[in-house]
Amino acid sequence: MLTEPEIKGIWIPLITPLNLDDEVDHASFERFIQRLPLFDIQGLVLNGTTGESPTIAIHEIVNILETVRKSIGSAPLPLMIGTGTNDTAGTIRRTEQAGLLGADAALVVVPYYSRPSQAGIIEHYRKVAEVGVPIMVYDIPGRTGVSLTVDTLRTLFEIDGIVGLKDSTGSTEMTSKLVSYDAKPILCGEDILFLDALRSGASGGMAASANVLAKEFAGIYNLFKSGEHDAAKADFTELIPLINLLFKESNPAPLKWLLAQKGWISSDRLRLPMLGISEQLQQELSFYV
Ligand SMILES: O=C(O)C1=N[C@H](C(=O)O)C[C@H](O)C1
Repeated sequence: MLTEPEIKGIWIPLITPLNLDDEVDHASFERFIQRLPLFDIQGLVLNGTTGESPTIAIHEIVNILETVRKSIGSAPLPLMIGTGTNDTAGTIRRTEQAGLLGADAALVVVPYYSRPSQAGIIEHYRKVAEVGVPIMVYDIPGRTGVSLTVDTLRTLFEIDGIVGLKDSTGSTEMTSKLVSYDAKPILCGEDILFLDALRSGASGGMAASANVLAKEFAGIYNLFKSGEHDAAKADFTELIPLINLLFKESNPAPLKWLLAQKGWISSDRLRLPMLGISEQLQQELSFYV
């Protein structure tokens, strides 16, 4: 079970490789994970946004977890599974299943689309936390359509079983405000803000770009932690053009295209309604293949 001190460093929200029949490509997945610098990172996330959680069925997660476990071998990596939906009962069921499968934590996105009140969101998390699996709150208003207030997050942090926050709010303002209180650990969930978030008090990052830049993100994190801030800035500045391209169209389409071109996965296939990237972006990204 994940503890708060483990919420730091670099967490990789894994892509889910698919084959041309739109099935999870376990062989490609295994090869991909084996090339990640597993000893430089802190943890892995399955079925996050980058793992295409909206189109991954609950029964597929069982096999995905098996593949990830097999691929990491003896690397001592905590595994977090995305279980959040916009339905409290459904989120509880998925979180229970993640717990039964032995997940160390669940990544639970703010309930999207129905635009619940702050009180409704708090009750949602209170019920999900009762399952007993450590819960990471995932706040990403650009995707969910609802913003959490500082007071809501402070209330959530008081709930037993809520262990931290993934801040994808699009600025470092929320992180800065929360760390001025007695906040739980916060991971930056907005890749381009990674270094600014560390400066604001985040304890690490959950970065889709780390699927292709794991060593670089881990290096920047280590430099920052050891006080070498200018070197961290210089290294991060070099990554900015690629990070911007990886988010120029909806994640994880650009990332999958790049990984497929590099030969790290067999195909850039995504499940509908997601489509592959435009020719224009392919041209821009081809520089990084
Ligand atoms: O899957 C994730 O976790 C992430 N998803 C965000 C998104 O796609 O909006 C980006 C972040 O890098 C991590």
